[in-house]
Amino acid sequence: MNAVTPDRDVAVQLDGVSKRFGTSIALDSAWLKIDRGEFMTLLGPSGCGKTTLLNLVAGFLAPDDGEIFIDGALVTDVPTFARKTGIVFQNYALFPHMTVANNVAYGLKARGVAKAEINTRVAEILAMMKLTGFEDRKPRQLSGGQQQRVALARALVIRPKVLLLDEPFSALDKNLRASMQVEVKEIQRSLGVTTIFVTHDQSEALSLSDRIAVMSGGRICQIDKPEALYRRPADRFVASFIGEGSWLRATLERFEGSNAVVRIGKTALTVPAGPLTGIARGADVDLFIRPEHLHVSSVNDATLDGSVAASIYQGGHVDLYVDMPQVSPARVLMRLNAKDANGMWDAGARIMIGVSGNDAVAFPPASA
Ligand SMILES: Nc1ncnc2c1ncn2[C@@H]1O[C@H](COP(=O)(O)OP(=O)(O)OP(=O)(O)O)[C@@H](O)[C@H]1O
Repeated sequence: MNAVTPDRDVAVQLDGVSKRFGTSIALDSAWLKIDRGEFMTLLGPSGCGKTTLLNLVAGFLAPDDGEIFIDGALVTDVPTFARKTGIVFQNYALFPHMTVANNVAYGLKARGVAKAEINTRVAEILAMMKLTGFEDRKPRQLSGGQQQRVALARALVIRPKVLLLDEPFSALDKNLRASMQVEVKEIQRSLGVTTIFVTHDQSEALSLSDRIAVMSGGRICQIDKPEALYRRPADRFVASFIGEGSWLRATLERFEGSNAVVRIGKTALTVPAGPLTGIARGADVDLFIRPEHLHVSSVNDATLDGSVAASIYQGGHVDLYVDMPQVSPARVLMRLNAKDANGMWDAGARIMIGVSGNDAVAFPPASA
């Protein structure tokens, strides 16, 4: 479907964009709008189509269907260099024979910018990236983090309308990765540059993004703010892919406006009705509960009881895997503050569990 309806208020717009390789569909009718200055992450498992979507925005690939707009202008047939996108690849892709300064200046030279202006802009961006003094080095004379900064400087120096980041932290060790994440986020915010970030790492996505598009099998499953994705996943895939949780069988009691009331043991919970559309009252549903929404309860108000299968100390918290013979599937994960757990819940201990508030979500059973 080709809908030529640019929204002039958004930085990037995909209208029904699809991409096939032979008979396999890498991207299946993607609809996406990214606001100016927004940090949008494409998150999903390997092969779900993240890089394909990024390459379509960059112009490295042409869509089979649909249209792409940048800043309200149709760019579907515009070549890469004229789209004003800056891209940072997983392996940085720096020119090995060029100095840092020449790597960064490359995009400006290619666009015919005057020499004096090139010098000023390169110096400015290198200062921002804390690379002043490294101008004459070659990439091989830099650490991984410094190479990463050069790649970012090269992408930003052209003042792109959209910054495209394809797993830019994956080659860095854990500590450097964390500090680069903070730096990139700060720079992105201070420049206000619209950013599309590709990752399969959900914690990276949750911590950096304004919004996240979760992808699976070439489809965008849900686009939302990190907290909304975590609290209100729209389908079973998003629920399982983001964070952790347990699936428990419950019963649908009734609908109340946009909510549904479901019962598990003695506890009635109000959950979003959306995923349960078409399910009959009294039917089984699958309840998805985050580990922190289960708590130790007393016999009187317990929803579930079980025995601790494993207790795993994690520093600030303790993860308890609890077996429950009366529900199916029979094992849940609960997370207790380490000082609350206080060594009380060794394997084999009997434990009564309550479900907190209305933080669960319910879906039709997997077989429905
Ligand atoms: N040039 C190509 N030719 C044929 N198939 C391709 C090509 N590029 C991608 N694909 C296929 O399209 C699908 C989506 O690939 P894509 O690289 O977009 O996934 P991804 O989510 O970025 O994965 P990863 O996280 O592993 O990079 C995959 O099944 C992949 O094998």
